[in-house]
Amino acid sequence: MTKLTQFPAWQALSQLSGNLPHMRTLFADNPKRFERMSLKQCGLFLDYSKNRLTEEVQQQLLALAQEAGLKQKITAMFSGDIINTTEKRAVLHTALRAAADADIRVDGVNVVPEVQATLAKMEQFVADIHQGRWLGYTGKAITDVVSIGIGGSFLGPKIASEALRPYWNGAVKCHYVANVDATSIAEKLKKVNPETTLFLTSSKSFGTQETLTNTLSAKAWFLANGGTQQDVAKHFAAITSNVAKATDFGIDETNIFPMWDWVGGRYSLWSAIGLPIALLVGMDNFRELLAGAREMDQHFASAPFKENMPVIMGMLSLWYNNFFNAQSHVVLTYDHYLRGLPAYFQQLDMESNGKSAKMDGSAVDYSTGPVIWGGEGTNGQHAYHQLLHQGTALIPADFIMPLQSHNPLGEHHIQLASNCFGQTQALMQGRTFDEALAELKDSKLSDAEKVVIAKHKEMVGNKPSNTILMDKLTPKTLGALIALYEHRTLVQGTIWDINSFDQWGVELGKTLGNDVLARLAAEADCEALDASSNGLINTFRKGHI
Ligand SMILES: O=P(O)(O)OC[C@H]1O[C@](O)(CO)[C@@H](O)[C@@H]1O
Repeated sequence: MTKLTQFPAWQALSQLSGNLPHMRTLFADNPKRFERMSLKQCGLFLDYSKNRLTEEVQQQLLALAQEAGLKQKITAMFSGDIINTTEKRAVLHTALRAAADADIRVDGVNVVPEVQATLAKMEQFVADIHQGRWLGYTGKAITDVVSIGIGGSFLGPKIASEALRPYWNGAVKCHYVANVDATSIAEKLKKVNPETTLFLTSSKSFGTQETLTNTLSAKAWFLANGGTQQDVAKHFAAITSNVAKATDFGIDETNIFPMWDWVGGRYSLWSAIGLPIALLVGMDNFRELLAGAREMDQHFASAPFKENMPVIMGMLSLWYNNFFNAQSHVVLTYDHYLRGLPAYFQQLDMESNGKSAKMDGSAVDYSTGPVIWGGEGTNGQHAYHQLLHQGTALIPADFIMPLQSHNPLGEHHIQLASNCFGQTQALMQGRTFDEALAELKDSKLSDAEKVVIAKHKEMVGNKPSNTILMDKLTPKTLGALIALYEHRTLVQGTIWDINSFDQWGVELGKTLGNDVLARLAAEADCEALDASSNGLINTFRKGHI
């Protein structure tokens, strides 16, 4: 297997990265740059012209994708091949949103019928709740759903629900519990009535400590506030691939929605894990979310790389990560409903590509997944944009903004858009010393002071950004947007020759945490642990510092 850094395209890119014109020059040299480096697909518009990108660089990036076998990996994923090799699993979150008549096989069996049957079960469940047919133990309809889950079993539903707030039909309220910190569930239980509350335990493994502890506490609260053991079936349901553990736990089997091992947690909101979304926005809108993702799947699987949105975005981010030592990538959502999306993309990408072993187990000798972070615009402009503009780190940025607001009000949206576009312009063009000095010409500063201040105001610019627009934030455009980032993650993981679909790195912390828990529970001494862990545990035992 040729090493990534030995590919001809990698070598060419290494050469090119050292002598590129400033983006100001690239724009000046080609008035058609915006038209040439923008793309409209699946209800999304991508402007990638504000990048350190020439025609030759783009050709070499796409050549690198070819040389690294990206086309083969895409085909393998959609075909249900075992590409999650360390867990011997297929990777088929795409099957969750495939057309009802698709034929996608795992171990020779078409999985689409079961996916469709689960969607039908979800539809019935949502209808029963919305139309008041599902009654609690005192005969009242359900008013509140408490969704208990963590990681991919929490963040996807929560962020997508938040993003689709304009589509909530008001039938039920939804509360999310994830952290094992009792405050999380205690604060939610203060808001709900045991007679009209349904608990949804979302856990692919049904073995995650936080989720099990929270579900046990929810059950104890229910039994202590009027419910009885035989009423549990009316107030507890589960989404899991481990039906046996869920039924052992006391969840009625008819209230269990299946998950499959070929769906990774951070890729699972399209499955019954997305029930909270469907309960809030209705099943028709949930199917629209699936439809948007399906369109992006079809685009990703069929479009030539030079017109392929996930490929272009994945390769551009890799360009900065591996050839400009950019250690992080920022996602800036210029829409309040999308304020949680950066955290979702953070989990999606960092739990997928935060790896340092190649597929064959050998160590990588190049950077892999960057830190993904971000937040909502314009708030970030008053927080971390200073560093983006004048810091020493190169941090490529994605700006995401709907053209139409769900809440048109006076000048708000035109100001939001102006800020979004102004920021990408400032990052790209910067401000030269001469420009800064000229701005000071009428100031009362001395000439010497003007020079110093101008140096402080100087900004090199040439800071790359992508801008993603959509007409409006709808279930369909949200589905396409999330699928875009899922596939962007696959693109990068493939080039880096890592497994984007396991997460061995989270196991050790859990194991050591359980060891500490056992020592604390047994009042066992911890002298055998490192002095810090031993000291911290003893301090916890004392209960004061
Ligand atoms: O759905 P489960 O099995 O409770 O796992 C919850 C989360 O924990 C992880 O396994 C590790 O963070 C995630 O991949 C997963 O989404």
